[in-house]
Amino acid sequence: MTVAALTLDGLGVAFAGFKAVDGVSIIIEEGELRVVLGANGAGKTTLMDLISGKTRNTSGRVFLYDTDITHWQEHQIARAGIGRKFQIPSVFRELSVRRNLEVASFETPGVFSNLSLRQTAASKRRVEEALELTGLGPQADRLAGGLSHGQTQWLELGMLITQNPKILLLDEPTAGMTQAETHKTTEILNALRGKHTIIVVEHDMAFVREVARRITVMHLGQVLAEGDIKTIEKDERVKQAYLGSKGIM
Ligand SMILES: Nc1ncnc2c1ncn2[C@@H]1O[C@H](COP(=O)(O)OP(=O)(O)OP(=O)(O)O)[C@@H](O)[C@H]1O
Repeated sequence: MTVAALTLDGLGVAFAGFKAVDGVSIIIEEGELRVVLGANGAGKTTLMDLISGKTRNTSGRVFLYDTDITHWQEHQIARAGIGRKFQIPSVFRELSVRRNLEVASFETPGVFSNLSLRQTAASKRRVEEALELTGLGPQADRLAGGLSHGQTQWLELGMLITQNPKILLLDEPTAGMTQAETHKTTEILNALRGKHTIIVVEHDMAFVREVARRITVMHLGQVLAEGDIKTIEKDERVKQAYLGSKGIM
């Protein structure tokens, strides 16, 4: 039996009357990896902002499993298990890779208290798993500030994973990556598939083809189409929506 991990029910926000997200209804199943596609300005980032509580909605509701989290504060939503990775990484450059993961893995909030806390067995295990998953084991004792762009992105992903989130929101995780780094990122996400529920906003079609089973296409703040990659690529409305942008290729 499938379980809905995240339910968006008619979700929307208007900025001075402009509907950036307009009546979006999506059900994401537990363990699913959902890709959200759309041309520039389609409303993808704003949708992530609404789910994570960064932006307050003006209509609709958001459920995490059976819990209505629509009006929760951003930090409450994060603590309830919705983790978000932004395009710009927020790693501690002057700490080692391992220490970054350790700090992220502690359950007590607050960076300064975390730095002085002793690690539990569970958090140690999560750090080791994150090193393994991201392939950063050989870099564990290096300062995070010395990592490449791709490695920094993987470290931040690893930091999120150590918090064992129920839902992972990833905003263009392959932005600025080389082809090899993009491929490695697909491997990481495929390894996470089924263990976490993941929503990825992404433009890179090579990446989308490698990871996506189900895709939601947004246009002008609304859901334009939903389905597997073949269905989406054939959809005339999707082709139209991408005309004038860099296109779906
Ligand atoms: N705080 C805001 N105030 C006013 N308009 C906003 C605000 N945030 C977003 N918008 C507008 O809402 C629309 C959707 O923006 P959004 O950033 O969500 O699109 P996107 O699909 O993520 O685009 P991109 O792929 O370029 O990141 C855009 O027209 C944008 O200008």
